[in-house]
Amino acid sequence: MNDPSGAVIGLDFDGTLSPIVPDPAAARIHPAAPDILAQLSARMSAVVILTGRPPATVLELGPGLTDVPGLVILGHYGFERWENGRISAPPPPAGVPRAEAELPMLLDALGLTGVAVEDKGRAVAVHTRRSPDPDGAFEALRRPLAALAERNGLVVEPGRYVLELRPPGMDKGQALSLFLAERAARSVMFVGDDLGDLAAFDAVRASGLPGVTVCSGSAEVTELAERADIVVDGPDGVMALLKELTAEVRG
Ligand SMILES: O=P(O)(O)OC[C@H]1O[C@H](O[C@H]2O[C@H](CO)[C@@H](O)[C@H](O)[C@H]2O)[C@H](O)[C@@H](O)[C@@H]1O
Repeated sequence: MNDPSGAVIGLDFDGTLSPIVPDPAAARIHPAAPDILAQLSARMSAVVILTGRPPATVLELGPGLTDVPGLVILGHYGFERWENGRISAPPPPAGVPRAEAELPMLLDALGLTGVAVEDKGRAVAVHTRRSPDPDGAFEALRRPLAALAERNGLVVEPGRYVLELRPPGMDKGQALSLFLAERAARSVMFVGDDLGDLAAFDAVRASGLPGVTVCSGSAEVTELAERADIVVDGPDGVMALLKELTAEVRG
């Protein structure tokens, strides 16, 4: 890499920095990640985590992240920002608690078992990974959740065995574009694993900067691999790639 001090490295959290596990609350950052990110952050323009999780949750699941100098976490697809120990966010949308209140009845009516609801504050996620039929439950939920989201001024963000009801008006692509402009980036790399990361891939292309898109590959999501410049094998592969990058920029 010729000009690391102008480079922005954007990373998704779940499935990229943190291996996928059945229970979202049990996820933990890859043990190698905080140290590698600290090394990159010292040499690059910025390292930014772009995630559907709230930044506060990312810090709980990735305790070493507070030691990464200059790290920025853009959570809730860019609505919330953590930087220098502080979180900034607009007021939470009123539609989320209303939609969440309707969920138990909706799940009952569909006769679904093992479906878990994750209250994320400014969004609510419905997970089917631990249901007896994860794909069937996911498909059965698509339309009723789309209707529930619409009634409450929300949109549905589909992911790996998860359908999230969240406010419209921001996505990882917009968040990344704004961040690149803010930092006057001269190059960009983005690493992701899920459908919500496609918008960030588009933002890399639209930026007109020298850019690389990386897919943290899995059997669960194929669309991203088809659109990526580089495909690596899950979070272990991401760590190996980032380690190579640190060696390269150390010279
Ligand atoms: O943008 P991300 O950082 O990738 O967050 C997307 C969603 O990730 C989480 O769910 C995913 O990871 C869980 C833990 O490994 C897994 O159990 C689940 O099946 C995955 O979809 C998180 O729970 C969601 O809130 C995020 O929106």
